Amino acid sequence: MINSVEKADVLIEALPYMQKFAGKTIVVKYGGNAMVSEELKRNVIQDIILMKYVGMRPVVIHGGGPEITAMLRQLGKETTFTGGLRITDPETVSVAEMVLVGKINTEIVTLLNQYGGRAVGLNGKDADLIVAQKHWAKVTENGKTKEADIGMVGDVDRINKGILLTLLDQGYIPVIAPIGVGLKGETYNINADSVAGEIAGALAAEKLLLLTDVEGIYRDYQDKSTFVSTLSFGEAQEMIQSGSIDGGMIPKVEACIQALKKGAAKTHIVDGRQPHSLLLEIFTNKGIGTEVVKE
Ligand SMILES: Nc1ncnc2c1ncn2[C@@H]1O[C@H](COP(=O)(O)OP(=O)(O)O)[C@@H](O)[C@H]1O
Ligand SMILES: CC(=O)N[C@@H](CCC(=O)OP(=O)(O)O)C(=O)O
Repeated sequence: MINSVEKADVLIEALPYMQKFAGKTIVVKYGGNAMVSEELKRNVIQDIILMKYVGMRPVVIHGGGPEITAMLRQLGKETTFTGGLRITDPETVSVAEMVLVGKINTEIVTLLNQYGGRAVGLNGKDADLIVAQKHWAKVTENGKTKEADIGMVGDVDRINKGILLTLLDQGYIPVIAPIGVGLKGETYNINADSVAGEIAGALAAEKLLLLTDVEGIYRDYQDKSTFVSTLSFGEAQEMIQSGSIDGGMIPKVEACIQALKKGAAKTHIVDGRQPHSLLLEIFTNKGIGTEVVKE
């Protein structure tokens, strides 16, 4: 048990970070496995509310890959990923929209509001927030790389940040589902990490925090002693090419790179299985997870 002096020390350790981040935009990507446990979900919600009450401007982007997969399975449909992205036929995009917008977004909004936030749910169609275009996947066969059609998967073309700034200025917490809209009104399924990266860049966020189900990045995913606390663009790109960063970690690292290129100040990949990992990253001297940096 920690005594009262130690408790006060913990608060005092947080003071410089509260001062540093007051008024700053913090983009949190919440998804995957940190979303599956009810207790972890409550922890994440409390952390976001605390950030808000000490004066930060949190923006939440959520995923929900495991829930989309579960719903597709209930409907008797198997699903496949390539390079961390779900191959998305027309039926899959409707299920993704239904689960992300209709279920997960409203759940997160309700929870945040129960804990005292003023959260507003959005998806890319609201005020044309996320304008998208078709994504062409790159696949390598026999040493040759070619483009592959993976259906209604989108790349972010443009973020119309006006609606976010309006909400943030009025004290609301925007909660965004990663569904994009095409120029002809078509629906795109976009990886939530990519959306978070683009939004963090567009808002010139102070931090992008991507929650995941590992401690951070490993040089060799099989060997936990190879944990990397800071990773540069160059190293990240090499590791993607060599295959040592693989699967769902690829869009996360690419999201960090994109956010930094477009104007975000700092990007971190953080373990969402650890209770209150968001607070530990923001408010303590040590920080946790892997930071992706330009140099
Ligand atoms: N070099 C690496 N370091 C850490 N994790 C990696 C690495 N390469 C691939 N991964 C995988 O990426 C996964 C995280 O991506 P994903 O499952 O999409 O996360 P989430 O569901 O939390 O959004 C990890 O569980 C791990 O299996
Ligand atoms: C194109 C693509 O892969 N879209 C994702 C969108 C949800 C997501 O990214 O959820 P997580 O963050 O929980 O993985 C999907 O269909 O699963």
